[in-house]
Amino acid sequence: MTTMTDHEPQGTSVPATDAALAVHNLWKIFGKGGDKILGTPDAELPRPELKEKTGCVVGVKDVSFEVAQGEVFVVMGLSGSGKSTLVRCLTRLIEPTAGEVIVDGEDVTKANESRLRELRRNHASMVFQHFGLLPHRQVIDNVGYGLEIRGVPKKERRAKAAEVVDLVGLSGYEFSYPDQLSGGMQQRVGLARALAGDPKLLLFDEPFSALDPLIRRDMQNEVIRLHHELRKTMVFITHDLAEALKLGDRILIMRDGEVVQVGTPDQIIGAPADEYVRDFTSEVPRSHVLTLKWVMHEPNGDAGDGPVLQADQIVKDAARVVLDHHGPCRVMDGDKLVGVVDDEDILRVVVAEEEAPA
Ligand SMILES: Nc1ncnc2c1ncn2[C@@H]1O[C@H](COP(=O)(O)OP(=O)(O)OP(=O)(O)O)[C@@H](O)[C@H]1O
Repeated sequence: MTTMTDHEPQGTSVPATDAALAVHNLWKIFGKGGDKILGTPDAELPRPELKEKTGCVVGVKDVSFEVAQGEVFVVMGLSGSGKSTLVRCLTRLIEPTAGEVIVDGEDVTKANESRLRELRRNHASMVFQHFGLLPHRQVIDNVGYGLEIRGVPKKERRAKAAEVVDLVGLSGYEFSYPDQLSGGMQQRVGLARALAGDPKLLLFDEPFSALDPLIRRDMQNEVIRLHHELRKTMVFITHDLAEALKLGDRILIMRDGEVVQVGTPDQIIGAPADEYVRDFTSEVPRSHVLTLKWVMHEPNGDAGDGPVLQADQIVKDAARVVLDHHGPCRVMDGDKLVGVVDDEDILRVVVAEEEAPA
């Protein structure tokens, strides 16, 4: 029996008009004379060879992607893959060697110093792993710091700061100092500080990596909640695949500075671009990520009048209905029949999980 995964499109780009962020052919080559390497065969050398030959390191190599308004876009890769360099190039905390970064229609790489400061304050706020809170300021004034720099009057910035402090669940701690707060709470202050300026784009550079697993989970849920509430466009950097799958509408996987794959979580798990992606996604429970469109089969005249399920339902969530119904269930995309799914389709996914390497 053939499944219907072969025709699955990869979600690599969004219509240009919808893009909150568009990155085109971005390069960062660290080291003296890095810009001279661009466009030469040396740029294609593996990292160790290039380093040996020129002393330069390619941090980001010809990366292009687009992020839609309101999307949570995760950049995922192992240590050294170039994630931090990439996210820092977006606001030129690291100066790119070449390429375009378009935020809300404006090319950040062309901005002068004062415009760049404005873009960082008003358009793209960053949440870092190390919170960078000012130790002698209370929570409320840490959160309002960016507004203060912008010249917002005290009363107004305190009101705005109080609003976002409440939003991130820190009401009651407005007048605490950072060292009186746990790591998770400090990261909430970092989040509130990023939100205070009402930026269009929120950039997260491994914000939860230093937190305990349980607090980390809480913070991930907090990001999901805030996203539902505010619908801000987010770019989230992580080396943790589970975090990427939990948060990302789409995930970009990097290796050695390059893009290996861009796709929705189910595309990454269902159709890994190469052995590298297949390898590190191999332990993910597929039924928790794949949707029915990955496991259904062609109707072949057996659509019947069984229960109706939607193609974008996660297999795990649909499994009970399918297993309880003796016979095929119809899979719809809206009101169009696109396939059928039966016990065997569901069990094949679950058995594959059982057989995955431990
Ligand atoms: N200032 C620098 N000078 C030279 N090489 C650098 C510099 N910063 C980063 N690199 C190199 O660029 C590559 C990408 O590094 P980057 O920190 O972006 O990776 P990463 O995926 O964020 O890793 P990690 O999760 O460990 O932070 C690495 O080989 C790194 O050694």
